[in-house]
Amino acid sequence: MKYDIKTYNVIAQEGLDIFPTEKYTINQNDKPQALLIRSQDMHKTKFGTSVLAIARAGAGVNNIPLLEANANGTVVFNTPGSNANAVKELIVAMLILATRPVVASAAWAKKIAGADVSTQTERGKNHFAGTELLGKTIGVIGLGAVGSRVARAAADLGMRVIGYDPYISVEHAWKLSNDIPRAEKLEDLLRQSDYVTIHIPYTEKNKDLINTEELKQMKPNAVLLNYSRWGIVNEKAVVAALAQNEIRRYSTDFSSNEIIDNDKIVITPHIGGTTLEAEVNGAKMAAQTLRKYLETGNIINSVNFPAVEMPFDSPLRLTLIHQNVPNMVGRITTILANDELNIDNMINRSRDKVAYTMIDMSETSAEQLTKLRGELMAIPEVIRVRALHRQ
Ligand SMILES: NC(=O)C1=CN([C@@H]2O[C@H](COP(=O)(O)OP(=O)(O)OC[C@H]3O[C@@H](n4cnc5c(N)ncnc54)[C@H](O)[C@@H]3O)[C@@H](O)[C@H]2O)C=CC1
Ligand SMILES: O=C(O)CCC(=O)C(=O)O
Repeated sequence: MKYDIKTYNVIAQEGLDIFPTEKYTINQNDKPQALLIRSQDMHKTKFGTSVLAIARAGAGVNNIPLLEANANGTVVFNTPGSNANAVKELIVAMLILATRPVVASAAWAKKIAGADVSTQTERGKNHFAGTELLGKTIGVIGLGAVGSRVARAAADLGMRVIGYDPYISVEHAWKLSNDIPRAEKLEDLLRQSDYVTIHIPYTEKNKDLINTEELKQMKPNAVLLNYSRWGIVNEKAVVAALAQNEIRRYSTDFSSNEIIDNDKIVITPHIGGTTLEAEVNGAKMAAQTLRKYLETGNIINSVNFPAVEMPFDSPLRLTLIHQNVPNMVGRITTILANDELNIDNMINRSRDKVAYTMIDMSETSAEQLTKLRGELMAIPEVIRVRALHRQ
């Protein structure tokens, strides 16, 4: 069987090249087995039951309805860290652009011409004095793949860094240098920072994280940067805070009609992860993750299913997606025992309301396999059963 991968958005060719043509087609079938996407809004783009997996080349997955994917037995992946360096470098640029009038002075310099161009530009430069980042305080909200890199880069620029991440993973906590102090409360970070940069996912809980009250806690000269997601900063509140000089500047990757005409707001068109390198990294990681899942059933970097890996040593592997309720393993193995099928190896893992079971066994006839799949699918809590043959 060939798998068809449907792509949305621009996916780097280096990623698509990971799919061998003898096993895969790309955009050839209206019932694809997997989707490879970037920012495509899957809340509005229906995906059918044929879709076993969705890989998001990138970090944020708020564009994918995860509960719907669970109910459909669709495993959703992202590519952690694949574009983190790209975002970090853009943040460094935006910090510098917030302190030095690079754009305005360069535009002015282009207008000065004539025999005394050098004298005139030298004379005018005093209108374009900036400040330095060295010694200033930056608050980094979210210390994951992006935030931890931003914190390190800011420290390297000589800034005093304060981090805030009550949910930090053990992996990121280990990687974070000890000389980056962490605030217990968001308010502590906001009150002390000259620059505040946000690197967290958009979730119901994080919606409007920065609102009127938080903006009032910031310094009047502070710069707020949002390269995470639209909706984490309340736009009405930020426009009001800028008008009342409660903060100095807002720099964001997410445009909207609320903010477009505001001179104190700098908008980029969601380009944080848009570098050649990041696009290749993300597409390759996403393609490798999809191949692993489609061909072996193993799950890594999923955002709605548990991580599950087991060496594929037997000829046949059954994978079952089911609800996370008691005695599922008992009911599944009883069916196999009744069919006189011997299990070589098995694994079961759960995450919230879903669970995943893989069973390795000897090859069996096509008829017996069809019968077995029917029996397993007849368990009401079973959502999807796949049979994979070792290659
Ligand atoms: N502008 C762009 O093109 C890009 C935007 N992003 C956005 O940045 C977000 C972060 O990306 P990564 O660092 O790669 O993700 P990540 O998952 O590695 O890190 C996110 C961190 O935020 C923390 N967090 C969650 N809620 C928090 C809260 N209320 N307060 C403080 N910390 C909180 C988590 O504990 C985690 O450590 C993504 O979810 C995405 O929305 C990511 C890449 C590119
Ligand atoms: O360029 C993209 O695909 C968006 C990157 C992004 O926002 C993310 O990775 O969360």
